[in-house]
Amino acid sequence: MTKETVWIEGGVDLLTPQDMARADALAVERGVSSLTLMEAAGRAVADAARRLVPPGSRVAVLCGPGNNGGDGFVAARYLKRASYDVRLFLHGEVSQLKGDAAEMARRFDGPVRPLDPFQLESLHLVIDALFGAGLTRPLDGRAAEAVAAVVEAGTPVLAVDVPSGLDGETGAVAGPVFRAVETVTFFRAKPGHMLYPGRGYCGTVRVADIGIPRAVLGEIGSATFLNAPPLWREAYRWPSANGHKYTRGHALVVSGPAEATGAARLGARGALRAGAGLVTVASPLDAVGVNAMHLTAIMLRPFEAPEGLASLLEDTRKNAVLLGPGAGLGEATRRLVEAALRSPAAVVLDADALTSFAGDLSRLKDAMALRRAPVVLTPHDGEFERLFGHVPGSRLVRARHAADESGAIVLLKGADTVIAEPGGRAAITANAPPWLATAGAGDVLGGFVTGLLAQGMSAFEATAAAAWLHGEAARDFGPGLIAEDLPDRLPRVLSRLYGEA
Ligand SMILES: NC(=O)C1=CN([C@@H]2O[C@H](COP(=O)(O)OP(=O)(O)OC[C@H]3O[C@@H](n4cnc5c(N)ncnc54)[C@H](O)[C@@H]3O)[C@@H](O)[C@H]2O)[C@@H](O)CC1
Ligand SMILES: [K+]
Repeated sequence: MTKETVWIEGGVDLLTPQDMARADALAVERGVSSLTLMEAAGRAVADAARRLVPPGSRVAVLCGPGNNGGDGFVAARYLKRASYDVRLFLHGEVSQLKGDAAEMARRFDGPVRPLDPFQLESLHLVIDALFGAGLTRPLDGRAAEAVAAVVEAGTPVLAVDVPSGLDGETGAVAGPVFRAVETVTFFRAKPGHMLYPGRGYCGTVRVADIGIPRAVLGEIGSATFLNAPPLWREAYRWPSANGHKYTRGHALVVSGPAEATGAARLGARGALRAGAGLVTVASPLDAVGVNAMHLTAIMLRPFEAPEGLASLLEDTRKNAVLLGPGAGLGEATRRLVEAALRSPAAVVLDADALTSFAGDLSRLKDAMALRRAPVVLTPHDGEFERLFGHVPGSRLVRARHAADESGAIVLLKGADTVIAEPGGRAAITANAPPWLATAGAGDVLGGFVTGLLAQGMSAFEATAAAAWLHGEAARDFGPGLIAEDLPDRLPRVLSRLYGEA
């Protein structure tokens, strides 16, 4: 092997298959030949395969009729040279191959066999180079049979670009699809690698540098990002040596009535751990007693009715409000939301604050209409549907739709939480472990967002950072997590982040 593949880490731009075609074209315009790109892509696949199985292993390379197949021919050539027992199967005819793929087929000096599912037995690895960015319809015929045969044999799969059958733009799976242990993609990952169900089929996603200049990203102007620290690190507000608690904002978390106060306290603790200088729980009169019993570093202020909340918010140092966890459904909550939205504070609406506007989004929009400070809506799927109705498509599509429709930043919760702002910028969160789906975790997330907003972090970045920190705190804790653990794990995550900054 001549050159070693350079793996790209920390690139947060996600490119759709169309964006990738553009990147490819722009690279070619800048003088990089497309054959060189394909050579590097195939070599990266071979390098990844060499990490999975030792020389001498029996490796099947399944090549499709397009450039994904071209990458397969290159990988097969490198692996053959590195003493692997390579068997190449082509879905289609060599004579039908075009352009770079045809050239790479010429450069492969081994037998080309027709794709026959019955030959896919006793293999150590399958390299899936059937279809990548060019997938236009579900797999059928021999390709579908190959998927079934590989699943049946239980052979590990290394996917080239995307597992064949997976839509790289949306993560949708409309028919048979390979389930890979690892996926090697090029230049930048795609939304379909990060969105479910797609993410579940990709295994470990590794991104290879194939020589596309980074500068083409500016020209492509993708608005979809992976939610990771490079996306928001510069907007993060670390405490300064000469700062004090009053320069770190004051978050107000509105408690529900006496029988539902825990959710607000979880949110409040989240806001405090996320670094808000001061946190106050605003409590209905009947809940003051129970809240007082459980709060120490967090302050407590009673309020009565929307007027009471409004007068608490007349103190403009209270610059971020969380409303909804445990709030209860109905007109009383709607009026509290309207009172909060009339204040100059940033407002985070979660849970009952969202569901209270079910079927009446226009009333919520009216209340947001004249405000300048940000509004962040943090629905899970049920709350989303009650507020925005049924929106088809991936979580990315739905969150974008809701952000444009409402004019607010929308954080749509799930295993692949998406944050979208009006105008289309969006981030997909990919670090949440399964045990994060636990009662009260959403209340803490609302608190993290509110705490970061209180510190004056820009709203999209604050919301994205909160979601990432939330996932990271859960990963750091591990299985057995309950919501109470999340705020208290945050310091460990923050010190790592601080160390990197
Ligand atoms: N764009 C780039 O920058 C680079 C792309 N490369 C590779 O090129 C790939 C894209 O190549 P192509 O655009 O040729 O696309 P594919 O190789 O994914 O597919 C090609 C052909 O398959 C047909 N097809 C689509 N779905 C089908 C189905 N379900 N059943 C049967 N036929 C189907 C299409 O009509 C098309 O002719 C990428 O995934 C990547 O692997 C790499 O070589 C490196 C550079
Ligand atoms: K593939």
